[in-house]
Amino acid sequence: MGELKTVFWLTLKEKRDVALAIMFGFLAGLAGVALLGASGYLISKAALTAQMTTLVVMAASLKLFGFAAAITRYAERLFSHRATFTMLGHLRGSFFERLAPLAPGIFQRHQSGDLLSRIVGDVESLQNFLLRVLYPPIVVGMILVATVFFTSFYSLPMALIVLVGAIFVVVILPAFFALRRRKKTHATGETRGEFAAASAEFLYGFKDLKIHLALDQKSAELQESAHRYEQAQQNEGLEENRVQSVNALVAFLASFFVLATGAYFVSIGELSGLYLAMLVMVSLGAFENVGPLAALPAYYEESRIAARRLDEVVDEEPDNSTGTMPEGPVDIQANRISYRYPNDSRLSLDEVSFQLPQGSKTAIVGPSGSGKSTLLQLLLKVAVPENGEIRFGNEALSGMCPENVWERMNIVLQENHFFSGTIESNLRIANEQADTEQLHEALELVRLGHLELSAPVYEKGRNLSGGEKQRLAMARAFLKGERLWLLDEPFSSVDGVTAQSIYSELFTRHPQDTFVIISHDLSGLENMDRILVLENGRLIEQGNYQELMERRGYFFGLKKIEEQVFV
Ligand SMILES: Nc1ncnc2c1ncn2[C@@H]1O[C@H](COP(=O)(O)OP(=O)(O)OP(=O)(O)O)[C@@H](O)[C@H]1O
Repeated sequence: MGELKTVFWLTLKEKRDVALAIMFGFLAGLAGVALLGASGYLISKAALTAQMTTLVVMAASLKLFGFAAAITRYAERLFSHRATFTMLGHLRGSFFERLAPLAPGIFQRHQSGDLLSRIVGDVESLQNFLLRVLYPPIVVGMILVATVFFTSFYSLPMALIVLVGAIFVVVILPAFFALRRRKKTHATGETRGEFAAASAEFLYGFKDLKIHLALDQKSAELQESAHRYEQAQQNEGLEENRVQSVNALVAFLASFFVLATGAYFVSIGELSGLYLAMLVMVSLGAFENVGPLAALPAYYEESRIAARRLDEVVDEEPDNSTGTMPEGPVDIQANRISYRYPNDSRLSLDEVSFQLPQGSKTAIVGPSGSGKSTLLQLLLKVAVPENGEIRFGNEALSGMCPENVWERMNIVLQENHFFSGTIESNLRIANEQADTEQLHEALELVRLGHLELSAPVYEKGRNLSGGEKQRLAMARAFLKGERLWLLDEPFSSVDGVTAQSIYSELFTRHPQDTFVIISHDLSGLENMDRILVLENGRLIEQGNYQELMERRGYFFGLKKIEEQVFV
């Protein structure tokens, strides 16, 4: 039940609707029992005495009970569903509130398909918590207690039989089947998550799979995962049928023993035969309500697992730091920072230290996998160093609010997202207030002045070339207008001449701004104030171009190789 604590309290926020649903559910069940009991009494009365007035009154009350059962059942559905959907609203709200601060690092821990399945599927399956787990046993329990109470006026042994049957269907059987279900390895929610993750991977990688002729293998894996999901659903259905059959059997046995005991007492003259049919019908009517309990064990387990899966997504403590980044083009210091990715044994950054003065232009270079992007993630506070400290100006990054850090930087990442819309709508993401002139200026800067602001952009920028997308991302960074630039290979798909001319215009326009640029390309570094050279997560050299070439170390070697390759 621990996992369901949050859902339980969110449901109780709607206590008025929950209480009304329970009350009307109870009245609806009671009206149904009364309907059957009255019909049993009417039959006996008609058979044993033929008093017209009693028969008319009984027939009228039958109609009344039928009508009351329909109305109260409607009210029960109305309040229980209203409480459920309001609770789902609260749940989504509180889940997203906890998820949003974790967003940049979330894909480190979860596959996108699985995440989507948790956010949509698991939240949806929690709608069953109130409707099928929480209140049905309360309502059924209340109806059965009322039935026991009513029966006890006529015969205590018969009341005792109903009580034993009630304990079985409300307590013992649901608990037994819930425990049995917990032992099953694959819950539907989990297999649904696996299937969603496999489907998302298949769709994302479809082109690559086709090119590498590996579609059949992946498709077989996907089908296998779909089969597991189907199997889990089927097992769930079978289990529900099983519980339903056992419940019906217990209900039938209880009513049968009520009849047998009643018949015995009538035969020895301790119970009037007039009441026998009524008591049997009352028992049948009461146990008729146990139907919804058949699904309880399955829904209880499903809700428990769904709540646990949602908690797993947001169990990380969000960064609640409140410090702010100093304004302007601050200097950046890193003091022996180390970083290891979760579940990775080796360090991706190992005791890296540097100091970048305010207004400096720095390039970070090094072979692929040397830790350049990781360093940028630490500077962005998307990841937090295992050891060491990063400072912007006099402030430690560890105490700063991440949103404030991103707000104060012009950022271009290796991969940038473009939304279905226009060039203008995609630029405005960076600066909602920018006027048309500023938008044109940004496009001119990145040599995309020929593009119309109203030109369409397809989902993920599919109608733009790789270089155009990178330049649009740079235009966004420019529009942001901050004084600190963090750029991760912003022009890896842009020709060298265009890239250099954009950089040189940027540096001329913003001589006071601090730039940190990750680059694979070793050309054009003569203009940089400082070059940091990384290898295997260690900072092995730093200095300006001249200094590094004179040192004839690692950077010099890389430069020579590059020259030999391109000559
Ligand atoms: N999400 C991750 N989880 C685990 N390890 C990772 C993750 N991202 C990167 N790494 C590892 O960390 C090391 C540094 O990666 P990083 O992306 O920082 O290198 P890089 O220098 O930017 O490479 P490239 O120039 O190819 O982009 C690599 O060995 C890489 O395998």
